Amino acid sequence: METQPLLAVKGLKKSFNGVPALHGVDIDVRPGEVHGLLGANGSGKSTLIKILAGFHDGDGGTVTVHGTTVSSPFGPRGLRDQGLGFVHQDLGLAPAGTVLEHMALDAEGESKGWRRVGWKAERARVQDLLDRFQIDVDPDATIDMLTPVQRAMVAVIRAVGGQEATPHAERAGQILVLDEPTVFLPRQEVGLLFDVLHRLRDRGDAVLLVSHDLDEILEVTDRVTVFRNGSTAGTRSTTGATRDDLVQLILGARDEHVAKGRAVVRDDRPPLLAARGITGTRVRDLDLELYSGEVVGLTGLAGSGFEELPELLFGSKLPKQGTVEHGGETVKRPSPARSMDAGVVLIPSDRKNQGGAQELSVLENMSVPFLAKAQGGWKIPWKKLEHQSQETCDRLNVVPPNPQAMFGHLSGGNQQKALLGKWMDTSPTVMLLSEPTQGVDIGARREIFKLIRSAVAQGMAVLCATSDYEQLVEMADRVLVLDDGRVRAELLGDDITKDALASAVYAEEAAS
Ligand SMILES: Nc1ncnc2c1ncn2[C@@H]1O[C@H](COP(=O)(O)OP(=O)(O)OP(=O)(O)O)[C@@H](O)[C@H]1O
Repeated sequence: METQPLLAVKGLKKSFNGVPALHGVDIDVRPGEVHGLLGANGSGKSTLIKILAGFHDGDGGTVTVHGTTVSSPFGPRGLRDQGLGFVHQDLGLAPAGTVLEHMALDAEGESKGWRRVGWKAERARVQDLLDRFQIDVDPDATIDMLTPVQRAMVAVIRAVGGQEATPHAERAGQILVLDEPTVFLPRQEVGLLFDVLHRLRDRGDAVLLVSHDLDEILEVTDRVTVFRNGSTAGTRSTTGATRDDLVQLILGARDEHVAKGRAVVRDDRPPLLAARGITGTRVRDLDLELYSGEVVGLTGLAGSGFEELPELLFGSKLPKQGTVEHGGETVKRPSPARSMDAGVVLIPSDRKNQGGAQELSVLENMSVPFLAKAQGGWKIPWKKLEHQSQETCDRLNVVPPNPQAMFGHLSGGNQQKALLGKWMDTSPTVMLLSEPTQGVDIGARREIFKLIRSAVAQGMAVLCATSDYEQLVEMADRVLVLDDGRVRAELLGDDITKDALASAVYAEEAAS
């Protein structure tokens, strides 16, 4: 017998300024399942979630929770009072607040007028939640004291605590919606978060999980629904499914692996970028040489220093010791301006705060590196810049391919493609990348890898800091594994496999 879904969405539509984002999507989420939601960048996943959360109103279709159709618009609380809880990618936690304060705010926040928080009862409730989900976190710890995965777990039980305080709490089967919660988590710790999700599933709740990570979807979900261009491409069980099955559903085509090809490394010339004895907060006395024609990967456990090195090399973080060389010349005080003069660019992982200006147009964001050069007298040649930015959008398949669109309205993955395109257009000699494909869909990943490989074939050097082993296997000619701020292992060519990387990273942990 078919179980009644906890959540059933049918024919849901949404347009922005007349442009459809959802053409009428269907999805049903059953009790006792972790249900994945997949789709290329801009396929409409966040739009669906924002409608359920009350951030946008849908334009048509029906949404049924526990068999009852909820009339639209849902209002600012979305479907929270029907038993849905939400964890957004930024988690919505304030660094200085304690775990207890966050949870108390949620439970009391909706009451009208003044209310005294019953701290004793609140503390007992929070401790009970932490215990039930086996989360080892001190309720009095402030958010900034927690590890990234602890923060994610707190955001999850905060939403669960909120659900338990709704009018339908006694009814079995709540629905927790998570929008790409693992993007900023160290790979080796995501299992802890998944354990919490499985505990929810085991008590008969449902979890709707948005992710671009196919391995993660195969590992953690029971069924998956795939959106393609604002429509539902299909729903299937993940038992027995392969990556290729999912890729086929996402792209409507088989996956094409890009052959890496042999690197033609020009080590007969001085390295394009080198570090001598560089020391930062984590990185210690590290030497590195980056030659024309190679992609060098950088990985390690969280805190091993691999995340810090690109910023030290670029000069956005000042090294405590050591020197940086551009083409064999020592740079006295590395700074972003000096780096960019030498053709060294950095693409940070935090695209929201460091990468692009959300309130400006795609064109304005893409034009920043060219303004100084393009300016003829007092006039900015916007027509020329728009033409260039249109070409970049088309080449990288940025959706919508409209340079006038507001950057902040682009989906996360499309923002990342636009930023990469912008810096590639400056023809850099060295690109320092930090988690370059976070939140980027499988099709766009391929496009980005292809672009990077062709730029490297023409003489660029790339340093790619990531905890995504698969990306390193596909892209890197050599990989440095950092431990405690130093290079402890180097893998070359065909020796770069997922297993070899994992054992190099964990071997360091075991040895330390
Ligand atoms: N506030 C908005 N104004 C205009 N267009 C929007 C707005 N929000 C989303 N869109 C558009 O709707 C489409 C769907 O975007 P959405 O964010 O739902 O995609 P997504 O599947 O979540 O993508 P990603 O995987 O990159 O996060 C995109 O073309 C996006 O540009």
